[in-house]
Amino acid sequence: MAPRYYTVTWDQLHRDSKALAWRLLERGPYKGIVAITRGGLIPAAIIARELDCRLIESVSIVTYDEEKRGQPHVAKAPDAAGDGAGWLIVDDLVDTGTTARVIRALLPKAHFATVYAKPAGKPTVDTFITEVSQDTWILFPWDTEPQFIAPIARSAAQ
Ligand SMILES: O=P(O)(O)OC[C@H]1O[C@H](OP(=O)(O)OP(=O)(O)O)[C@H](O)[C@@H]1O
Ligand SMILES: O=c1[nH]c(=O)c2nc[nH]c2[nH]1
Ligand SMILES: [Mg+2]
Repeated sequence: MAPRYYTVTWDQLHRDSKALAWRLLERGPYKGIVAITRGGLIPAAIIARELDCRLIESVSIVTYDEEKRGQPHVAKAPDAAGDGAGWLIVDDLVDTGTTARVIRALLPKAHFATVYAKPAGKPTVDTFITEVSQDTWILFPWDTEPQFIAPIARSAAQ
């Protein structure tokens, strides 16, 4: 079956990240935020602004070996966050849950939040905003750009 796409615009990402911040507010305050690079950086910035949090740490998990999915390895550890107690981890999405499981092992006491979640990864997240089906590929605004699309009448005729 052809993959479905769920296109997220900058406006929508801002709105969904703010909705996540509202949900996270009642669980705070947080000592700081750990952003999972790279996809978590922009949601983390929006959430940090809304929660008035200025201490930001990052963690980098690399799961691809060239173009193949390989063993995840930690390219940058979140050293400032200790065991995660009182910290909030932010990523753009959870898909298979592979990244989340590595982060959870590093920061077992942190609260883990993503803006979007797919069913396989959902159990690894504490808080998220929007669920999409497992066969949906989320298109983020930093990976896309607007382009000309032929009128429906012309493309339907082909
Ligand atoms: O639940 P999973 O199957 O692990 O997938 C989710 C992860 O995949 C993407 O990151 P990616 O590793 O592509 O790197 P990037 O954030 O640098 O784009 C996304 O930003 C999540 O971090
Ligand atoms: O841009 C992306 N969209 C997705 O749906 C996804 N799943 C894993 N990694 C992903 N990256
Ligand atoms: Mg990522």
